[in-house]
Amino acid sequence: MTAAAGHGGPAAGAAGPPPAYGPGAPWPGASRLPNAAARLTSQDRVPRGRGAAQWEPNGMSVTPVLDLRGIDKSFGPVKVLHDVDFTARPGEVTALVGDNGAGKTTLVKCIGGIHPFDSGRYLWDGVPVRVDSPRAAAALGIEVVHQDLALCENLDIVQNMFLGRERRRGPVLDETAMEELAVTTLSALSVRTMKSVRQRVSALSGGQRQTVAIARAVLWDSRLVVLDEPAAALGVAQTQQVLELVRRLADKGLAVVLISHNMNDVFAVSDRIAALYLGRMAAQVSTSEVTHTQVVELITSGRSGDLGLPRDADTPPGAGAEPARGPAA
Ligand SMILES: Nc1ncnc2c1ncn2[C@@H]1O[C@H](COP(=O)(O)OP(=O)(O)OP(=O)(O)O)[C@@H](O)[C@H]1O
Repeated sequence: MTAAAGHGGPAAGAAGPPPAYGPGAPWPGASRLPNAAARLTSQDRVPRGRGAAQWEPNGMSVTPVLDLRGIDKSFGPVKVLHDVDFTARPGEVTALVGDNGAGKTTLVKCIGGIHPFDSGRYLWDGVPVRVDSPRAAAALGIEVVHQDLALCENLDIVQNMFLGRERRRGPVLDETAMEELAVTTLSALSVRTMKSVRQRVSALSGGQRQTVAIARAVLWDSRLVVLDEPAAALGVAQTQQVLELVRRLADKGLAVVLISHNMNDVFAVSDRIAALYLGRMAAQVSTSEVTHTQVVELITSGRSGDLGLPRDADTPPGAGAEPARGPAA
């Protein structure tokens, strides 16, 4: 079965309810999203850019789905995250940037329940929660797409998308239901580059693999998807496709966190930029309000003009993660 052929919903922008699948359709998990903005099709949303996506059509500010406050994390004597605040909102791409060793992956692992943090608050829809395992994160609707993608080469796209969470009808796998849901999900994300969902992953390009990993992440009632350098190993055309897919995720109401070292990608797709510097959140700003140069300065020195950490931040310039000052909380 092809991934997209033969699944045209109503024409984009047509009156009436959004199509069940095809461009403009919510993906299968979207019905769980509580926020009205989350259920809008991309045609309904305020056009992105200059901070527009942080507002719902009724003019109300979108509440962060994820709100981290004062997160500290040490590995033994090495303190990696210092008093980090971080938010992610539905309908927005938040780029998480920072130099090598700044703490991006560590922060993402705290978000995904892989690393317990030492102190700080983890708010989900404004409510304090405990996320102490990947299972707990998944239960909230958090999916992390790591750089290695964790796909099985010898399995096909459907098998990979449902790996470990297979659908069953009685004692047997419900291949038809899984295949249909895989097709629907890819189609709802306007993915048309896959010939068949029964292709083995070993036969896919880097961009197609990334697409499968992202589609797998949104299959499970996801509300927040974290993408760790999704375009790191891709060429120009495939990078463009993946960035468009990243944008579509947000336009369908997901909160998306994008780790990237590539400023062009960051500015092409993000609504906000969170810059980590030596384990501290230097600034979290609207993309429309900063320049490339300012973001590079935030990454390399922790401040730019009025933006960023105060000069007397107690982090030695040029240092990597600094030693913790006391026992982990
Ligand atoms: N499990 C660990 N044990 C000890 N130190 C760690 C561990 N994981 C990360 N670190 C340290 O934490 C610091 C931040 O690492 P992290 O991988 O979070 O940075 P990053 O911003 O993702 O970097 P990069 O862009 O290079 O991937 C580094 O100094 C790293 O050596």
